Amino acid sequence: MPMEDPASVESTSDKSPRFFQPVEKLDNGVAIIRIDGPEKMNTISGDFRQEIEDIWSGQIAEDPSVKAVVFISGKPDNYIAGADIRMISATEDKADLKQICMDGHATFDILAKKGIPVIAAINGACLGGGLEWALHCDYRLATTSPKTVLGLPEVKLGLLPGWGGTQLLHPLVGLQAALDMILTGKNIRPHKALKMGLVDQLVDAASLEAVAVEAAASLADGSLKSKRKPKALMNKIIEDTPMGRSIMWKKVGEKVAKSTGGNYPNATAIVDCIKFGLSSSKQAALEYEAQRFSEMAATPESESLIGLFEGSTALKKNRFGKPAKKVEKVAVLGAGLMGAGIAQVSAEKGMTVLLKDRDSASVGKGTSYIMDNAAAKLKKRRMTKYEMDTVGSRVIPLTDEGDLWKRHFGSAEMVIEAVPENLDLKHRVIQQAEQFLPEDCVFATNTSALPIRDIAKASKRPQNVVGMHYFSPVPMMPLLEIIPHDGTSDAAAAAAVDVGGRQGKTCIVVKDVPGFYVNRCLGPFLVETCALVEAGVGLEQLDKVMKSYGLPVGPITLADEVGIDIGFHVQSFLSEADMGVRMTGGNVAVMGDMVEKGFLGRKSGKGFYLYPKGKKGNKGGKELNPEAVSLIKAHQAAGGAGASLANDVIQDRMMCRFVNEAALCLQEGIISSPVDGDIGAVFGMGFPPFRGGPFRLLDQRGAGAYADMMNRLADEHGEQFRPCQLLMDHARGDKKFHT
Ligand SMILES: C/C=C/C(=O)SCCNC(=O)CCNC(=O)[C@H](O)C(C)(C)COP(=O)(O)OP(=O)(O)OC[C@H]1O[C@@H](n2cnc3c(N)ncnc32)[C@H](O)[C@@H]1OP(=O)(O)O
Repeated sequence: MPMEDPASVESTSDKSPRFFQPVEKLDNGVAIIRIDGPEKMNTISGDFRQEIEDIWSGQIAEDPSVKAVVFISGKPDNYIAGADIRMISATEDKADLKQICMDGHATFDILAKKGIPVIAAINGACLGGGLEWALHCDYRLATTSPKTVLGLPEVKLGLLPGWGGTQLLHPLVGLQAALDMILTGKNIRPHKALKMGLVDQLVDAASLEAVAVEAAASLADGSLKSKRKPKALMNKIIEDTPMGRSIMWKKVGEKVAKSTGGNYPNATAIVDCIKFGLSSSKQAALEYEAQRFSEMAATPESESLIGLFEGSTALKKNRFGKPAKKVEKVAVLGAGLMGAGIAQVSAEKGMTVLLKDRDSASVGKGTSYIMDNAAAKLKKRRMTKYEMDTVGSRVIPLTDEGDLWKRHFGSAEMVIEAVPENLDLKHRVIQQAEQFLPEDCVFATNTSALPIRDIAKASKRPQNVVGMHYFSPVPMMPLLEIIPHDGTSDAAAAAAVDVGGRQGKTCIVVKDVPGFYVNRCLGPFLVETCALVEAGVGLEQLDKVMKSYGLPVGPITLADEVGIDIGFHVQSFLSEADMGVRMTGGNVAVMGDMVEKGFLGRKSGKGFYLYPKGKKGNKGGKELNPEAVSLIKAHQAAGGAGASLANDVIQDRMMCRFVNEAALCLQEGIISSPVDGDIGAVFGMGFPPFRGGPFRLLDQRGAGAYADMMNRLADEHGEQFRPCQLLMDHARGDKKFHT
């Protein structure tokens, strides 16, 4: 039975054009078809396909005057952003997606049947099914606009390219480059796309249409031929000889196993599709790809990853509304690691930054950090020299010495304070800055522990004070917690969310409670780390078991990376806060002992692991610090049973402490939705993306089964494992958090 494409159900009766502008037929035989869907982004759905099939059969197929067709976008900043992801999520029986993929091929076949050149004239995002659309075309032009990116990001959704991407890309760019593109989902910028043979020609955005029409006419009259890029000799040996190929596949297998830890089945399916296609007919390969696409769409991993895409897209909207004034000039107080990172991401996104610290030496460290990072990007070609110089010129270094900073502060629109975590110091810097700041200047404070309302007490204008909790290292970490205190105005919160978003961060709004959201959930998780270590679980074993669960690093390495002193400070602070029994079960005193000995983690060369100084800075992290091990021994119970605990028990014990705290945060309104909770956990703590976050995990394992597991642990080990009320409420009847 033919299936219905769910996204198209509503509008099938509406026959007026929605996805394409009227066809423009030129005297030279070139027809221009402008893709211009009803939403901001062009995406491909059943309606989209139906409409182009109708246009083609009604206006192109039978018209002998049409000798070539140019597909160009009517949007200013996107070509096609892929298949409509909502269509994929809304398809209840994912097996139906095989037919949706095959329907796409039927459309491509209709377009190919006339046998005339079809050209993709690409400006803006050309991703997923959008790039597959372009791959089905005979010739591709792309603009050099910074908005133009090409890629197959389906892998990030737990999927694979289902409209021929696994079959059509490698003949153009080679097997290795295609595998790299499809397995990473990375965006390819125009110059790289030309170099690798993904596009045939680059053009300035203003000339795209004219050049595409000319190319189309020349392809039609035979004066222009689309040429494949010749393969380098080494690539020929690797990709086209039996021995080279067998080595290549071995390496690919190893790389996939290492990068996915066996947790992303779609990566293996992608390799299968490409391999299958190399020894099958095109039709069989496309069918196989469509089949595997539908299988991957049915996996919980894909559900989780699509949930994260939808969640992070939803969080791009500012819940406090668009700020009345766009912040262009931001003052950053404190040029340490956090302050310099905040200054960097602000300057990179076009803001003028007043970077202030005590003296020239301190502020100089901050500017060097920014310029060193820019130089590293330049080296990796992720930044041009011009962009690097522009970033540098946007950062104005200021010190307490003299009056210069006072004059500059008179025009600041937002301050982001990132001085050390000391309430008196924070009070002093607010009071000092406020003497010179405009009345309406928002004062954001970056803290991971101090209550925002306490910081705001020193302000003359507490309504302007808002928390912005960045994660370290700021340029790398995607999450930002925005924390309004009870008196923060919506205008100040709106400005904070807007600036955070423009700095490239995904912002979640969190209540002003100890630890906010992410650190609050990490508290019980790290206490459980101590509990397991005390019970005799080895440090390396714990790291290994939690990494295999999907965390980017195990909890022991995490503590070393964050800094044992910082971890101890936050843990002690949370232990004294309002979390009661949930911060019990393990003793964090061992961290205190380590701080006393100066074992602060990577930054001091010794933590739980050793980090001997190498030529390129502190390496290591592989060998345990014997002195830390003997300190820990003093805290371990004799004959602890930890060493014999099964991996899944360790994982459940660790993770349920985090998950329960997340549920309690939702129960208490600390976060406002499961989406915020999932995004916060994945982007802030590294909760395994394929598990989708604590709330998706609960939905997938079933709240009932999860609560039972926790209750069993509570009966055995103590009340710290008892599930919170909201989790119990969901357990009754296995109610889902994500509906
Ligand atoms: C067989 C084929 C399978 C596939 O093709 S699977 C899909 C593969 N494609 C992708 O994964 C691309 C997904 N989209 C993006 O990564 C980003 O978007 C862009 C880079 C294209 C643009 O980013 P930005 O400029 O920041 O815009 P924004 O806020 O992310 O998106 C604007 C609106 O466009 C919707 N949207 C974007 N791509 C898709 C899509 N592929 N399917 C459905 N909707 C999409 C968003 O959700 C949002 O919508 P709202 O304005 O309502 O919040």
